[in-house]
Amino acid sequence: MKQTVAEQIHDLQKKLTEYAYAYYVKDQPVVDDAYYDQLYQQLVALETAHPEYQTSDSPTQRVGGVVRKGFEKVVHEIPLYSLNDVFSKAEIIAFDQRVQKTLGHAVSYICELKIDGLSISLKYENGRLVRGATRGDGTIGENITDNSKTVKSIPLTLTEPIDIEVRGECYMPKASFIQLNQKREEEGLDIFANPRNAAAGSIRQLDSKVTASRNLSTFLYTLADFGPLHVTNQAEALTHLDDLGFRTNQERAVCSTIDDVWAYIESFHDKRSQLPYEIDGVVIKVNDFSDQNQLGFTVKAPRWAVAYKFPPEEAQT
Ligand SMILES: NC(=O)c1cc2c(N)ncc(C(N)=O)c2s1
Repeated sequence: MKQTVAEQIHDLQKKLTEYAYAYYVKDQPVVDDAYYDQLYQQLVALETAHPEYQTSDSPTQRVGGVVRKGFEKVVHEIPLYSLNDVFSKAEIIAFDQRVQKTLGHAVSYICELKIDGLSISLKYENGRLVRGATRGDGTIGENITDNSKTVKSIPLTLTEPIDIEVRGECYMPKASFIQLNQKREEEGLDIFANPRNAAAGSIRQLDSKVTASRNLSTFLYTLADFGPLHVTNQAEALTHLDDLGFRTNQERAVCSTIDDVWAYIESFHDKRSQLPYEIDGVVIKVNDFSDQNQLGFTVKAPRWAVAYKFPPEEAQT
């Protein structure tokens, strides 16, 4: 039976969304670029001829096209917190002592790489992306929804039709940073000092077509508003983020002792230069959420987490 136009379009949208998810979120391409591009052009032609079937979450909507005069302000109902920085094993041991003293028992920690990008917050209603925002000062950020939709690893639609808000880091891979600066140098433009600045400058572009061209990526790591999800610890929260279709960093590890935390830090101090993205340290969090709630926050930072900062990487000569 020949497919109707609507069925052809829906089928292509579904296939291309799955292929893009495999490529941009899982880093495991399932088709080659030529085949993806061929299907993509077919979908563009069909949606152009039949705009009534073009959906806002179609893969063709990732190209940007909105040019703004400025960014609206966004109030973060759940503020984005900062982290207390530590620089030595002694400070990490002191952190663990404080945690155990407050709780009266030992805890497991989860270690996550501290991505050198910029924090973003993504809000979903009924499983659809409704708002992307920069961290700003943690309470007031900028609305970057148009630009967020061009970041291929940010899902436009979740695997569940739920209301949630998640936070993470938007970053530019090292290879994309090098390519972008080479191009800018050839065009006589100023180059970016580092991938973090390049990511910030790209996600805060007034022309979303430019954002779309910058190959930004994300790692999500915080469930701010859990919505209907029942989660008891950070490791589970990250698994939920994976299941919902988000890109999370797979290098995370649950550590039952501070010695294991330190071993994780030392292992990544050596691996850091091989990673395809820049990190500036390791975030250490008490894993269990009831322990986190008992520990609470100081004025600006959680008592249940610290950021171990690596010394600045030697400039790549
Ligand atoms: N300022 C913050 O709270 C954080 C900043 C970052 C960062 N740059 N990268 C990773 C994490 C994480 N996995 O928790 C956090 S948390």
